[in-house]
Amino acid sequence: MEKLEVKNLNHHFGFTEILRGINFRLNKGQVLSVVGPSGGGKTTLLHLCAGLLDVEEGSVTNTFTSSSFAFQDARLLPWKNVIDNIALGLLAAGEKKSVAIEKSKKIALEFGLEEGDFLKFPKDLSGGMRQRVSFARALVVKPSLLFLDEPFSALDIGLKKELQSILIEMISKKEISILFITHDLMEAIRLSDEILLLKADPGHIVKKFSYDLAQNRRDDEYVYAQSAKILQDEKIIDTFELEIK
Ligand SMILES: Nc1ncnc2c1ncn2[C@@H]1O[C@H](COP(=O)(O)OP(=O)(O)OP(=O)(O)O)[C@@H](O)[C@H]1O
Repeated sequence: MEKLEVKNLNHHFGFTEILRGINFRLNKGQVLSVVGPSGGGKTTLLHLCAGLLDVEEGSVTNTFTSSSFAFQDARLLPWKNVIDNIALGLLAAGEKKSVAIEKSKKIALEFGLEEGDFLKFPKDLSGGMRQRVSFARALVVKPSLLFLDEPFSALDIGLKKELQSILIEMISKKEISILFITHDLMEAIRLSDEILLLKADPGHIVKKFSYDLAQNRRDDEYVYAQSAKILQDEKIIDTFELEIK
């Protein structure tokens, strides 16, 4: 069975301890999010899991057959147009150019881009359009594991909902597993099977929250109710320093 398993993971930058004793497992078809305050080490953890940083102590075992990323800042290649940006991963995986272009056009339309946008360069796109391209590029390769770093934080409410709905459909069909980090508890509750709460100095997991209801059955009422509940949790109050002083 495909899995991502993190065991006794520690990380330092220079003499500063960033992460201590991180343990968790993400199984195929699961969505796991890491929430916590700024500077707590979420991005570092995601980068270690994704192989973008070298693991120094402990282990990260990733047996998923394929993975891809979408970041908060879309990170498109400025010298490539929309379709060429989306096609990058497919070409890197050895797909024929004509097939890669066809698949990229198809997914671009699914993600709400229009034919008139296909030849545009990133500098001529709005932030929201760049984010659509970034998502399309991450998903066109049909990854079995998707890493997301605050992917919705720069988006307006409508676009956020639209992209989340696309993900929820994929999650419900068990087409994808996701590890993502966010500041946004409501977003985490809407999408996750499990939320890991990461407290800072050094980053360590203080609590896990599980959500059993299928993602495509979580309406706004469910998300608001669960958010209200989690905001009463002592560990959440302490970790996010929510106490009114
Ligand atoms: N390459 C690096 N070299 C040195 N220190 C780093 C490096 N990357 C991150 N840090 C430090 O590690 C700590 C954790 O950063 P990280 O970006 O992982 O936190 P985060 O929880 O993702 O924060 P945010 O939510 O603000 O993005 C911070 O104090 C940061 O300054």
